[in-house]
Amino acid sequence: MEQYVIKGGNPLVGEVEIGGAKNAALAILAAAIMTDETVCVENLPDVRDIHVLLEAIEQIGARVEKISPSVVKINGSTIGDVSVEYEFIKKIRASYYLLGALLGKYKNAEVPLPGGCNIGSRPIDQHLKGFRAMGASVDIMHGAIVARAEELHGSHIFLDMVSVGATINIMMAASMAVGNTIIENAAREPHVVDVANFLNSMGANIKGAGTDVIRIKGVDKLHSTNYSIIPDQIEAGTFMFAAAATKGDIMVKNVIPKHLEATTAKLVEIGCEVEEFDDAVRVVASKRLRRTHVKTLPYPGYPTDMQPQIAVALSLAEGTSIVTESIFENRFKYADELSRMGADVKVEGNSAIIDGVNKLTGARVSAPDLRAGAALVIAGLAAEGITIVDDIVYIQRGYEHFEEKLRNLGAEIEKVADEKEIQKFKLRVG
Ligand SMILES: CC(=O)N[C@H]1[C@@H](OP(=O)(O)OP(=O)(O)OC[C@H]2O[C@@H](n3ccc(=O)[nH]c3=O)[C@H](O)[C@@H]2O)O[C@H](CO)[C@@H](O)[C@@H]1O
Ligand SMILES: C=C(OP(=O)(O)O)C(=O)O
Repeated sequence: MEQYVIKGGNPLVGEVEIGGAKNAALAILAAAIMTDETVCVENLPDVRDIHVLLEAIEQIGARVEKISPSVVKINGSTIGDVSVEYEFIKKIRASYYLLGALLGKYKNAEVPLPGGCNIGSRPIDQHLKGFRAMGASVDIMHGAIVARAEELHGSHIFLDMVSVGATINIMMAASMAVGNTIIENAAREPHVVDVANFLNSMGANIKGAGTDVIRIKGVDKLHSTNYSIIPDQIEAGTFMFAAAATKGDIMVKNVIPKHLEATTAKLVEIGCEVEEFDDAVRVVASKRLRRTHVKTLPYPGYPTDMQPQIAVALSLAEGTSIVTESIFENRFKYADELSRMGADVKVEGNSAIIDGVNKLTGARVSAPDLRAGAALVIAGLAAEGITIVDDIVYIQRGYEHFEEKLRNLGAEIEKVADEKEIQKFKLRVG
């Protein structure tokens, strides 16, 4: 099992180039099979979740041609099987997008219940409610969702809660339904807009993405496209908080600053300087961070996927901060790990109460999920001494070349495979 070993204490300084948005890319790759023509997707992040989804797409018979680590061509004309194997699906959450894509195109799909990070119970009732409203029969059989329809027809769907996954899945199926669909209380995340733009570039007719009412006019056929995915606002935000926690100065390049506004606002509140450019943001942290409160919310609120990262910065801030998680019920699993590094974090219900300490000290910790894992790496970079982060397979789900990008900013971090390599690292860094 691979681990990260980190010698903390260096302010991170320099430039980092952000990759494509994982959570947009996963939906877009699934949607790419909805035409029989060849689709070219660019600016893909080189991360494990993408590799797993591409394997699943190949397994159902589509042709996948990797042009480079960030560019792929997909042709869905050879799909012979609408049932996806559990082997691929258990590893990722976004496998559920194959349901909307296959149901939209073939009116027939069989996809095992999804995996992904264990950050809450994560039901998908709203996805299924949407498919049923469009005329599909949906059953759970032997651990898989089986959805079939004679014909999918447009419908007026009210989501009970703001769900990124349900909004995108319904949007995909409705793109090839007969008639008009309206999704009310839709998610407004940038990746919802990106998927709508992608589908529209294939000939779909979707209006209103980015607002809470999305209108979709079904079309008979979708066609080929060439599409470049938006930058990953969560990867960008993670580096922004790495600058804050290590008292660094990082130019985060290839971003859409508008997508980062909630993160930027919090960084300014806690005492960082943030300078915005057309496609970059610079974060400078020169003094002790200040306390704040933060509550996760659907976009444009503060993202739940950035919650552990701000908590690490606040664990080093002056005063008491409260971090409230309102989307997922199990997203504080990093708290005990962070406490092992000297942080003062108490979890009460859906809030973490953080009393800032003067310093963190390196320890052996374990990544409980993707974003919490990245946050523990930031903690290690800010801490005095050596930190070992176990279970980095979670981090590899969503951060491309994480250790290389951090090393370019002056971090002392290495990916190691065993104790011998940890000892070697310790000898080298002294
Ligand atoms: C692959 C992907 O893109 N994952 C992201 C996606 O997850 P995901 O699409 O799973 O998250 P949702 O936006 O759907 O979930 C929001 C809330 O709604 C609840 N809910 C959702 C659907 C449903 O049918 N029933 C239901 O009760 C969830 O349990 C959660 O409490 O959006 C989350 C919220 O921004 C992010 O943290 C994840 O990184
Ligand atoms: C929770 C995440 O991913 P997933 O929904 O795929 O588990 C994430 O990207 O932070």
